[in-house]
Amino acid sequence: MIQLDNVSKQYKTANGSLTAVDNVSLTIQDREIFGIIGYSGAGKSTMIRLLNGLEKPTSGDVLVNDVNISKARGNALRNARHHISMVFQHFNLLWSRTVAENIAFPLEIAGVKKDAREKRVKELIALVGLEGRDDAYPSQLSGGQKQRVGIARALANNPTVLLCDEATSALDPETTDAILDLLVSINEKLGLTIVLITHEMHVIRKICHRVAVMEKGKVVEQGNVLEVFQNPQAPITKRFVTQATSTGQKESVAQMLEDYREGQLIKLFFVGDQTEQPVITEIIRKFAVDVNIVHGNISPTKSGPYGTLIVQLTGSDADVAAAIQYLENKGIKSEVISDVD
Ligand SMILES: Nc1ncnc2c1ncn2[C@@H]1O[C@H](COP(=O)(O)OP(=O)(O)OP(=O)(O)O)[C@@H](O)[C@H]1O
Repeated sequence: MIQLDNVSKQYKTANGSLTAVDNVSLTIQDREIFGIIGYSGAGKSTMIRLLNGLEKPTSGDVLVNDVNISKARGNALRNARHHISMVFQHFNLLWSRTVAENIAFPLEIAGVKKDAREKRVKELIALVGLEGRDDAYPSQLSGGQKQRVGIARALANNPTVLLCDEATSALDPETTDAILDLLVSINEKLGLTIVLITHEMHVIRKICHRVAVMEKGKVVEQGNVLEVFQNPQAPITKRFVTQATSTGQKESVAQMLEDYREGQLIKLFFVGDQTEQPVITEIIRKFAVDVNIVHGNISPTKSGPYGTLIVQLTGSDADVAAAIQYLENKGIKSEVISDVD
């Protein structure tokens, strides 16, 4: 388990003191994939450096597997850090070494004998899907393959915690998805805890169980990914959720508001099993309303699907209100849209 208790980190700068992490408390369970999301400067990298002991907090405690990383020194810190490994945005590979030699590097440093090392490297190459590329140099690999080497190297010494620092930010969308799938399969096969930092909600939606949203050093919201998508609280979280779900939505809504001025434009939020219910048919049958579908999408998350549907409801005020109430009674949240934002 990873636990942060009232952790703050201040840096001294030419203009005085800067608070990069501001009184953060978090608990990350074993075997969890936990995402930390925030825009540039939110404090995510500082958080990662606090988690691997590269930085000491100004106040508060960072516990990883029951070891207080913020207080440990010397051998105790080295032992604790042995269980924590990192994957980097720009891979950080050794360019003069082959794939196999890059992966072997942390094993050499740990003093693993040659035979055992070669056996372990073979296993890792198979685990990350790089069979046959053992002798290739990083310059001969695609971005996705380089990150597979980075992941294999990070797993070499059997860590219990894998920290991923924007591990897919340098990759195209398809390669990003393949690397995210690899992280999920590693989490499931090896049972390790993954903490990833990102500025992309897509990454959180696709693989994380829980998420913490950071802004100006503070965690402004945290929770189960599906719940956060369904019911974001902080304005910044709403922006991230919109970013991950709204492709084409703004244009459709703007057009609809312009073209059809009758009735009401309603955004409906579905979650889990509700995404499979025929509620739209039901409200047309039960109430004297017409339903015009403007925009819809369903986004899979690690804990179930989440969907939004924008519809234009026309009919008498009473029927429209009754139809909305009927949906609310079914547990489907709704929001009246009056402008594009
Ligand atoms: N060593 C340092 N000395 C002084 N200020 C720092 C240091 N490291 C980070 N900061 C400042 O702390 C704040 C948080 O930075 P941090 O790198 O943790 O954010 P981030 O969310 O990772 O952003 P980015 O994705 O741009 O790296 C920023 O204002 C940054 O300038």
